[in-house]
Amino acid sequence: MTNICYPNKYDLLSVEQALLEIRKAIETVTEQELIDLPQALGRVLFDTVVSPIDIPPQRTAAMDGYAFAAGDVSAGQAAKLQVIGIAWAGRPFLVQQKPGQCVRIFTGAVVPEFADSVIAQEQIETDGDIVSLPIDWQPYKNIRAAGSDVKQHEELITAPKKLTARDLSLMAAAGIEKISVKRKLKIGFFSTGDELVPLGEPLAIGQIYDSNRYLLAGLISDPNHTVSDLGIVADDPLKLEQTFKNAAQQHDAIICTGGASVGDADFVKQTLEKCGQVNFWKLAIKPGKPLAFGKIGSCWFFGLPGNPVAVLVTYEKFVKPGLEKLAGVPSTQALRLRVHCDSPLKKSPGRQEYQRGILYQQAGGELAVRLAGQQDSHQLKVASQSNCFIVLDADSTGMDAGEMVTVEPFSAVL
Ligand SMILES: Nc1nc2c(c(=O)[nH]1)N[C@H]1C(S)=C(S)[C@@H](COP(=O)(O)OP(=O)(O)OC[C@H]3O[C@@H](n4cnc5c(N)ncnc54)[C@H](O)[C@@H]3O)O[C@H]1N2
Ligand code: MOO
Repeated sequence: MTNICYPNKYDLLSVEQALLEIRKAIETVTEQELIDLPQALGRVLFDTVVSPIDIPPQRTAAMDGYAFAAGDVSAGQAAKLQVIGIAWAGRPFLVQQKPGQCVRIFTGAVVPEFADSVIAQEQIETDGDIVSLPIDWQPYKNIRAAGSDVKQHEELITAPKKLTARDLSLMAAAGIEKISVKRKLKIGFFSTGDELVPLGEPLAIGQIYDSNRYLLAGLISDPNHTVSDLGIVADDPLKLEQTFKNAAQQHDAIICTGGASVGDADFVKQTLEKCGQVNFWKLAIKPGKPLAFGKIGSCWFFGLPGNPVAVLVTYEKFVKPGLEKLAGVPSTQALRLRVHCDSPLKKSPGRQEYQRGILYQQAGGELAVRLAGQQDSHQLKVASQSNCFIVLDADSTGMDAGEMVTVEPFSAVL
């Protein structure tokens, strides 16, 4: 056990302290791999990418119309120009022009060297191969300069970054086929509990279906993770020890649920102590108090509480940032909003609470929140209906309806 102190008056580690400890303890993997661009969505860029070319590579038209030299026409006068050819996207027009001539051009086509202006076809009149410009024609319009998006040798994307579809398209525009990314994390997860039954089997009295593994599988799913479902492990110290040791040898991180508390069948913390180290255990958070964080050999360990909603909260608040640090994803911060709450909120002082809420838009456009339902940590239906956490500080003693509260919408990050 490392010597983390619990300075909180409730003898529990605060959410902030626990998060700091996780971020401090976990070091990012150093290995990289070279992958094809289409496989890179959501992966963590290892090396900063520089553009080998100008984007766009040449001057191109921004409108379907006619390309001409502004010097051929006097400002403030209507003019007639002769069309001598067509510039298509992908098929440039390379013939020399004489004064008074122009080229039919389409969006994306290279603008012929002589031209410095493109006029949209809606603005002109044609008669055979003669184009009439209006009196209010404007010079130097509708041309995109070479490199007007990105210059050759300019930094495209700075590492590390979790790559988005926008990033992939940017690199594709630069012709980049392969990129180096952080290697994937190997993550194992399992449920503990004698009462648990996998799907497909009938329930005997006292048994319940193992819902946590389905929650965890969904939460862990990420392009940077290779995930193994290690099933259900009984509340048996020997079986737990065996599972912990085997799983730790094959994974960068293991996550289990249940058996983290103080009951006579709760063996997770003591098994972790036996096989490795416990960095911290009890947290000032509700739901989610008995969370064991530590290490077995080189494998990080998160022992989450058994109650399903406690799994949801502790995954989001602690496991996700921990795995992000391990994978090298720049740390994200949940978006926090201050909104009116329609419901009264009950709370005892002591733990920071993440109540399940429904954030919605009022008729006037303002955001507001209401409780999604009862707040016991076994209530999965309420969690399923919710779309945000209502965050209440450890010292809060609850709120009346109509007061301002802090909410964290699910999946919205800064
Ligand atoms: N005397 C105390 N009792 C409890 C405390 C405490 O501080 N003192 N803490 C409570 C809190 S808070 C929580 S949360 C739970 C967590 O306990 P465990 O991590 O030991 O979890 P279990 O006892 O194994 O299970 C709790 C609950 O969740 C159900 N469960 C477990 N695994 C699954 C699963 N895979 N799928 C669905 N449901 C699952 C289990 O059947 C229990 O009902 O401890 C409190 N007790
Ligand atoms: O973590 Mo527990 O779910 O607070 O009851």
